[in-house]
Amino acid sequence: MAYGTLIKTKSGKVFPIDCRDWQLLFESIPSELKKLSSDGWKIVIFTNQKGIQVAKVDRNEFKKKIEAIVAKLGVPVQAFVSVAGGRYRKPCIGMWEELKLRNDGVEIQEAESVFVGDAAGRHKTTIRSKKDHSFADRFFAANVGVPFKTPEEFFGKSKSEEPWGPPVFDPKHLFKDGIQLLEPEDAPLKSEKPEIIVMVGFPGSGKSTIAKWLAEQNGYKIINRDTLGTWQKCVATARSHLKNGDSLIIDNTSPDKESRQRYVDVAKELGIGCRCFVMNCDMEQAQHNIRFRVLTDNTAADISSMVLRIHKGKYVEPTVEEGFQQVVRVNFQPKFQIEEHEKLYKMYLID
Ligand SMILES: Nc1ncnc2c1ncn2[C@@H]1O[C@H](COP(=O)(O)OP(=O)(O)OP(=O)(O)O)[C@@H](O)[C@H]1O
Repeated sequence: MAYGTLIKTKSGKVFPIDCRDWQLLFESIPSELKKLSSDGWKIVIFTNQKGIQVAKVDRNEFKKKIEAIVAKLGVPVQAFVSVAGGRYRKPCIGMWEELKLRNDGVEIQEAESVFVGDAAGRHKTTIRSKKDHSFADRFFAANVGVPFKTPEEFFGKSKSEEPWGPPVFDPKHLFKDGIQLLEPEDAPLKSEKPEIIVMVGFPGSGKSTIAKWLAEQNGYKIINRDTLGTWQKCVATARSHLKNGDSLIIDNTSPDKESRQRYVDVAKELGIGCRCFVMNCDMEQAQHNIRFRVLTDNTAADISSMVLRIHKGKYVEPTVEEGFQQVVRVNFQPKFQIEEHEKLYKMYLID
């Protein structure tokens, strides 16, 4: 059963069977909202409705549903409906930014406002038969900087704070002082002699970012399967760069020994060094990075969590026994050219 914020389904199903399948979550909600409204509060609904974009929910029927709910509440309400993914979908704050633009010039006092939502990451408890399906509402409020309450807390049905969390990934934890880029600390970023660096990490783990640093600062050539198409072309291009005396960075996910061995063998054959750089980035951080990339680069493709799970399933920890001179761990060292991007990266982007 979905718990809902203002309404719940009449059918008892998680998703409503049609746009008439709703009832108030609590009978007291209209009178409580009327009191707030007459005390000068503005009431705004923010709702994620991706079903509209994928045509599971009819846009006009949904509009009628919102109008019927607002009529039942009996107070003026402004509603924002996010119909797709991207920056308007909670926990991203696009809908809040729209509110600020459409608030008749009245400045919003975030800290004095309250955001009430049921996607709150709550635990399964004796009164709650299932845990919440997401944290989207709690994280939206945190991203905006508005205090948060669950409907049960706000409408007085729960006397104490409902247990929730912890978040699967909190980007703020990555922003600590004194984190070394490479482990061991004395591992050089650049080798004095020509070498191959084989990167290993989830899609979105930051491999291309490191590869770009090495290319720009130290002239390393980048080999990337997404650009070249096949591993055979990657190996052939690698050989031709090495013959010119260049160092290389292999910017592929390389989760298994087989994909790494090709480059270890080429290095051996040509008598040069080969190191492995493993991104210190778990699946949740990679998901966050992918969301960040999609939000900041409109040419970037979204990568599904299934692709990430496939990488995880194939992953074999690299070792020096595979033929590497050294296996180096690469830590996330945040670097942003644009202040807005740093602000966005610090927000909760996955729920
Ligand atoms: N050190 C960093 N500081 C700031 N942002 C970063 C950093 N590392 C990665 N990112 C951001 O995370 C996102 C993913 O990084 P990147 O594209 O480098 O990953 P990748 O491992 O090469 O992904 P893929 O395998 O899908 O190509 C990008 O938007 C990038 O800007």
